[in-house]
Amino acid sequence: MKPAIVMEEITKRYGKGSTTVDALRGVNMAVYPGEVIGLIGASGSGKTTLLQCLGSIIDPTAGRMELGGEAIFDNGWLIKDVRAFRRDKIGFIFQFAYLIPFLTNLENVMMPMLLAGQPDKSAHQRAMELLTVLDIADKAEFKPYQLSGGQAQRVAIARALSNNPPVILADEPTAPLDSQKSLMVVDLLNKLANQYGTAIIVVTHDEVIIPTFKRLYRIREGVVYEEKGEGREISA
Ligand SMILES: Nc1ncnc2c1ncn2[C@@H]1O[C@H](COP(=O)(O)OP(=O)(O)OP(=O)(O)O)[C@@H](O)[C@H]1O
Repeated sequence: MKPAIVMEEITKRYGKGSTTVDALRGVNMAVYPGEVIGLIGASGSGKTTLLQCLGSIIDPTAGRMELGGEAIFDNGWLIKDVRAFRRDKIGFIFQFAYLIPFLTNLENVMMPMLLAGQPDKSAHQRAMELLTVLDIADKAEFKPYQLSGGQAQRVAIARALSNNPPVILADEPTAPLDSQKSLMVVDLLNKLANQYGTAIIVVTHDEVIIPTFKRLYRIREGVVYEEKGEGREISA
């Protein structure tokens, strides 16, 4: 099976001269379809920079990346329309749900599909399917402010999955949730990765969920180490 995410010798340098920061120093990683991996690291170690490079939000300085089986970066972007690529191929989940307050939960989930040009009827059908899988379909016609934090995060997860992206990038998705809800969110991510073959990277500090990852990467001063792998422990 081909990996859904490949990073080869990715570097990111911010600034010039005396203010230069080498935030990523030759990152290598591979994540396969259906895998949910954890990415941990101290403050300032480069986690956000890594997610932003992978999410085509910022430009890596050098290296090579593949996403969904497609080479997207090789010392420069290979894709023409980075925004459309990001919208169609990558789902983002953040610490807070960031749902659009004046839309219903259903409309929030439909929005990325409508932006991608999907007809209203099929977008509606897919949104309801996802809300059902996430056990939140009964809140479809409610507005985001009528949800608890955990429920809002489930709607945000449905929205991230709406265009069936090969990759989901989650930045501290359980930070505001209690232990039980955090574990539920990770369970759901695993279930969805399995069901849809999505590759999911979860950046986290959450001690409750860290032991649940089968594979765990640690980033330290811009270098990524596999800390926990397929039945083997690799010390960083
Ligand atoms: N726009 C920027 N310009 C200059 N330096 C930056 C910029 N963004 C991040 N950095 C630097 O790059 C390094 C990595 O930052 P990054 O935000 O990726 O870390 P992080 O692991 O996400 O940290 P945290 O857990 O605190 O969010 C840090 O030294 C940071 O100061």
